[in-house]
Amino acid sequence: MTFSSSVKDPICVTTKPNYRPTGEIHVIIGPMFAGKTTALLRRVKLESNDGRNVVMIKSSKDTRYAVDAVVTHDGTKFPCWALPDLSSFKHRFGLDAYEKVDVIGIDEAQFFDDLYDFCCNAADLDGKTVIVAGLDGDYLRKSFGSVLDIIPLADTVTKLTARCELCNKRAFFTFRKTSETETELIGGADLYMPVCRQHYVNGQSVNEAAKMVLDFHKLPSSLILETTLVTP
Ligand SMILES: Nc1ncnc2c1ncn2[C@@H]1O[C@H](COP(=O)(O)OP(=O)(O)O)[C@@H](O)[C@H]1O
Ligand SMILES: Cc1cn([C@H]2C[C@H](O)[C@@H](COP(=O)(O)O)O2)c(=O)[nH]c1=O
Repeated sequence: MTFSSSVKDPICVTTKPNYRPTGEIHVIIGPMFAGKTTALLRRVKLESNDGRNVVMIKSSKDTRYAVDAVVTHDGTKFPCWALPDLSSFKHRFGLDAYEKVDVIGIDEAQFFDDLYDFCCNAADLDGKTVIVAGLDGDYLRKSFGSVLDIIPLADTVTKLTARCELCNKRAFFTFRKTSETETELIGGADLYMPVCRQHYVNGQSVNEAAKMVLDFHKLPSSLILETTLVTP
């Protein structure tokens, strides 16, 4: 069978390819306080310094430090769009403005349910470079939102680590210091701390034992104390 480029062939005429260059997807994951937002801002600023047109998006669920800026835990800021979802971005931003954008940064990616479709379309069809930062796991070390779903789409994946707040070893996990059990709970060092594997396991088992005792005595689980974690 031969493939002909003859103009008589209606398929060849109607499916003339669009040669817009495809984009890229880079994913930055890790526990809280690992420097994900810092790394995202660094990469977006480098792109901007190279003359590329950049825009930053974060979830409107997390407005801890600012409504209209991505802010790291140590105070570095970058203006952004705070949105409830990604699918509304093109229209809110404006189609003409979107056309001119080269690089899209996304922070707090775990809160966007439509992350996969947005990244796929932006990179594959619209030729954008998408740089995504988010938590791969929640406080129970379960996959958080759609962050892990976009790994097969990614050009690069960077997993960062923090420092364990209890022993200063490398921290891979985020420990929730309170007894709330909902997956999404906005907060910073008031509610969470980065921990190594040993202190994560110690903390979870101390929490579970404390909960059983409190349940037995019909006391509120808010009495579980963070200090129990210090047990070696
Ligand atoms: N336990 C902590 N509490 C507050 N700030 C911290 C803590 N551990 C690290 N930091 C600071 O946070 C910075 C990383 O912030 P950020 O980039 O916002 O992290 P991430 O986005 O991964 O949560 C670190 O460079 C450090 O200065
Ligand atoms: C572990 C965990 C975190 N969250 C929230 C807490 C913060 O608002 C963000 C993470 O912010 P960071 O930039 O990575 O520091 O997510 C949550 O809702 N549920 C969790 O289990």
